[in-house]
Amino acid sequence: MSNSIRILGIEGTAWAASAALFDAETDDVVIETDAYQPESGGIHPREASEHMHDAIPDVVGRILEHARETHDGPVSEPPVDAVAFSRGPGLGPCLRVVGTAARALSQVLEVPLVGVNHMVAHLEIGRHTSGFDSPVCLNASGANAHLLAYRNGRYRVLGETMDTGVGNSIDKFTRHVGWSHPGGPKVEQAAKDGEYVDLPYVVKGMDFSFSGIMSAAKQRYDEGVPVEDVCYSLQENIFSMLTEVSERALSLTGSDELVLGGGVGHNARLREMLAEMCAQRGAEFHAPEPRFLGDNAGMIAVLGAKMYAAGDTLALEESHVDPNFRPDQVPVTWRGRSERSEDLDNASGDARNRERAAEPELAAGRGVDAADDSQVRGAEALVDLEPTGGRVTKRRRAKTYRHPALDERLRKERTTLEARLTSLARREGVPTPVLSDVDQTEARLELEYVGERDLQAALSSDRVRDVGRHLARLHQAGFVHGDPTTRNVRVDGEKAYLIDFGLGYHTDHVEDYAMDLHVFDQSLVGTADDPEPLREAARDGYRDVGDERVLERLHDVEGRGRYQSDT
Ligand SMILES: C[C@@H](O)[C@H](NC(=O)OP(=O)(O)OC[C@H]1O[C@@H](n2cnc3c(N)ncnc32)[C@H](O)[C@@H]1O)C(=O)O
Ligand SMILES: Nc1ncnc2c1ncn2[C@@H]1O[C@H](COP(=O)(O)OP(=O)(O)OP(=O)(O)O)[C@@H](O)[C@H]1O
Ligand SMILES: [Fe+2]
Repeated sequence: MSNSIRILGIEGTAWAASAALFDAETDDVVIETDAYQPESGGIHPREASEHMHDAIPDVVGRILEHARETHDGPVSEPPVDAVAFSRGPGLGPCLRVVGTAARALSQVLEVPLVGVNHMVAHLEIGRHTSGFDSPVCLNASGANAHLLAYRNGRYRVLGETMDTGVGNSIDKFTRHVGWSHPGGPKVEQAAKDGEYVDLPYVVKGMDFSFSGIMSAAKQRYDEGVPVEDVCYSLQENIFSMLTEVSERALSLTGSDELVLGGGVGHNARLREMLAEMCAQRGAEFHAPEPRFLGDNAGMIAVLGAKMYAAGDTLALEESHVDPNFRPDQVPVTWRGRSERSEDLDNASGDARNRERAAEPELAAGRGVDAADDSQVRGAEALVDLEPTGGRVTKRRRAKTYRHPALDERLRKERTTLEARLTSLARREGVPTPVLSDVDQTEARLELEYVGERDLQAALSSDRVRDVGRHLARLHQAGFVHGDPTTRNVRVDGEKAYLIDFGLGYHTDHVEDYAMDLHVFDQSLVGTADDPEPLREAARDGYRDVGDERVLERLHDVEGRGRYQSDT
């Protein structure tokens, strides 16, 4: 990026009417923000857009004045090189105000317009301030919650909320108890005096859901459980869920860098958990300084500068806003060739997670060699492999980032479920390892060693089709695998074994079956260079055995823009 670039950024997707100047030469970011504060309840889209209408001209005016004062060139030249604005996702009425302001300004100044995806900006600001090359990003914001990682020219959504965003979920709880918006900081404060009470915990592969835990939290409060205990436990469970899926994403992609973005990133407990998880697996963690976490125009200006330098500007007639703009829709034009060649690589990731990672054949992605004894660290467990003895010992070790009571509950539950569902699946004709021992209190399983390598290191349409059939068989028998990724399938010639049933459960809901298939689909997208034929093969396999309605629902799940307004 040329060092002399100066960009004026505008943000206004929901509550923050914000403008910023980014100067690439000095790396200075100056931000002016005027926050919308609802008088009661949550964010009202109409009120919020009225706020944008009133406040955007002011904040932009102040930044423009600052840009003029600090401009070196002749007065006849524009004081910035381009105007960048948030195109979405966000509330339609707010986005339209911002879009109109940005277009007008670019015309008056006679500089190009840059259209920024707000979620990608939450990620890129962390990459910018950390200097990390290819991190996994956890976006923990109000209206969203998802995990992103770069692969082949796009930010892929590895996992996301299946219902509301994380901040909005917390804000709904605080509305229920009568606290003013935004609720997140108040929950953090109250949690300091709380004790742990049991609440639901829902992760599905790298996806997660907040609706169950939120209704349970409201119910506990209504039953008279002290509000500080509910707040404390809400934080413990929700943030453990986010930390767990982040660890799974690091494990799956092989990345050893994690960045945090979004307003909930202000929360010290969330940051503490993520830092501890990363430290334990030898990964680096970065949270940008507070002013870059919640919505702000600084992140829009910084990404705007990268896009501008790459020639990624917008013609006026193409500059419409998009309330459902997903991060994976954005062609990533600003990451140079050298960065692209260091794409997240499934093979090297696999290798990094193995404690004998120095061996060159692993770096080449051969997976676990049948002739070798070794230890593998998955996202959850430590697995001792004895291929010669035909045996595997899997231990779910304590995760110190989560509350001991929750940790013990999850490890026990998952060990029991893994034992039960592994056997049930085999009875349904799905190849799985034979179980030889279970120790619930130690959270330890002894299983048969199966396959020659992970599917991730040996992707083929035939094998993936087989996995599609296997999943359909489980669903027909009334349960889901829960985490069917390319690393939880072992292959041997053309035979595919399913392993790691710890996140499985019994269910007769089409939605759950579709989600199971969706998790597999996402892992294909996240790990294969050319995922399309494989995705097709998975569906074909499922169709051979399973219920067409599940595939129809999968289509809905995929098409669902998960941005939900707060009203
Ligand atoms: C699309 C865009 O408009 C949206 N923006 C957004 O949601 O604002 P953001 O600034 O990223 O996050 C606000 C949320 O962040 C929560 N929050 C702020 N401080 C918090 C804290 N200390 N602990 C927990 N939550 C906190 C608030 O309660 C609120 O729900 C988004 O990025 O999803
Ligand atoms: N029965 C088995 N036979 C052969 N290899 C196995 C077996 N069980 C596990 N492995 C190997 O160990 C790795 C980790 O195992 P597993 O997925 O059960 O652990 P985990 O911690 O739950 O992992 P994650 O949550 O990352 O999927 C697998 O990807 C596979 O390579
Ligand atoms: Fe945001």
